[in-house]
Amino acid sequence: MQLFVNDLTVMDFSYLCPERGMVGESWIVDVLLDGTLNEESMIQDFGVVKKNLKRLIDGYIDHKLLVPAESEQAHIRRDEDSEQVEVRFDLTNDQAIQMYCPAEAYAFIYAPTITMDSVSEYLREVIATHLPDNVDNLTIKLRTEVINTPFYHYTHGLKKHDGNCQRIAHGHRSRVDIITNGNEDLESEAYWAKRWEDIYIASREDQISADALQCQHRLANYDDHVCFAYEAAQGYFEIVLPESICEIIDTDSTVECLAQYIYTQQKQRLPDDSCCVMAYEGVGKGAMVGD
Ligand SMILES: Nc1nc2c(c(=O)[nH]1)N=C([C@H](O)[C@H](O)COP(=O)(O)OP(=O)(O)OP(=O)(O)O)CN2
Repeated sequence: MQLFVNDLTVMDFSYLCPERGMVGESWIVDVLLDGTLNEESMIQDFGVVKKNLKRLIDGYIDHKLLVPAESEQAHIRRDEDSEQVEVRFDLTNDQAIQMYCPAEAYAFIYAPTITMDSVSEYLREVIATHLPDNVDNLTIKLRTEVINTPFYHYTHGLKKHDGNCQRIAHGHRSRVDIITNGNEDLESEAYWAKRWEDIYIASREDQISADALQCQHRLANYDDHVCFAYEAAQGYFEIVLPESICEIIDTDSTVECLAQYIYTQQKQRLPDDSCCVMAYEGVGKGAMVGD
């Protein structure tokens, strides 16, 4: 017999890809448990399934950077005297992404690439030991939200957040709704989807020079790269990326700030028109600003 729970949780994370760089994602999780009935005549109480599996899935993936640990592009070094981990990931265009962060900011997936298959297999393996004896098998199905309008993938970190959003590289796959003069503005939505296709959104106040980096191994050169760092409650976070995949803004990157940023830029693009922006942060939530 099988028990299913759809929409168990949404995993908001980013992953490293040789071609796309850093990709923000929001994957919806459905689960299927194979088992026999327990003394309550259940495979497992839905309340327990939802609470436990969501906690485990969130703990292993949510708000982390997923590194394909078997990729030739990934170079991983752990500090011997601290919990910091350094990751350099070589991109196909001879540029690189470099991070120096607390270990808990990463999930190392032992696969050559990050795909729904490699992530669901990873989750199945790590969660298997937490299942009750009457459950024989767990299937984790991952899917993206169906969005019929333009959307983007972004990565960011919220250093002031007291939860896991402080991690410098977690992300979202997000739709953006733009209403111009009372009508859906597909052209503007497509403009933002293109501009933020696979973007890292950084705050200007976090920018540092390459000389100030704390990671031990240096790139051959930092031309065309930008560096950001901050200290947050979970520790010290540092990231280096090609400038071409960054948008540097003057504020934090909460979804409220991003809605305001898009709105302000839209007023410059279309000064004579009324405008309303609904910026999403992953699935089903976001911020709205308009006139
Ligand atoms: N008002 C706001 N609240 C939060 C923002 C924000 O921009 N404005 N941002 C975040 C984080 O960036 C985070 O990535 C959001 O993740 P979310 O999945 O919603 O947070 P949780 O994991 O706590 O929620 P789940 O229901 O477990 O998915 C946080 N808040």
